Amino acid sequence: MKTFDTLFAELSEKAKTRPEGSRTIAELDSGVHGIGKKVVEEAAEVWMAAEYETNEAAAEEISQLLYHLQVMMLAKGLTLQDVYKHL
Ligand SMILES: N=c1c2ncn([C@@H]3O[C@H](COP(=O)(O)OP(=O)(O)OP(=O)(O)O)[C@@H](O)[C@H]3O)c2ncn1[C@@H]1O[C@H](COP(=O)(O)O)[C@@H](O)[C@H]1O
Repeated sequence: MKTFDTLFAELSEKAKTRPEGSRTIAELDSGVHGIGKKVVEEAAEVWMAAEYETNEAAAEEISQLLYHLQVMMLAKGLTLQDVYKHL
């Protein structure tokens, strides 16, 4: 099963190799402004799913929020260690 760290490694590799058809590359190319909008949108979807939907739906939205946070990290050149040191 994929983890936060293995997904980050996968996305870091994509950012370097820029494969054709990657949604991650399209999102990275939208810049911090575009990625920020996705982060806020997914955060709202997490809230709504947690309030009104099943735990499974909430878990799926949470996974999408984590994904978009990782794309933001890549856009800013942040590493996992940069974030983990604040935990
Ligand atoms: N984990 C994810 C992931 N989570 C969320 N998303 C993106 O986030 C979007 C959010 O889903 P929504 O249901 O909110 O979709 P939406 O609002 O209709 O999205 P838009 O079409 O408007 O962007 C999805 O459409 C995906 O584009 C993800 N995109 C990719 N991954 C993983 O990232 C890796 C690299 O993916 P590629 O870059 O596409 O190769 C792979 O392992 C993927 O599984």
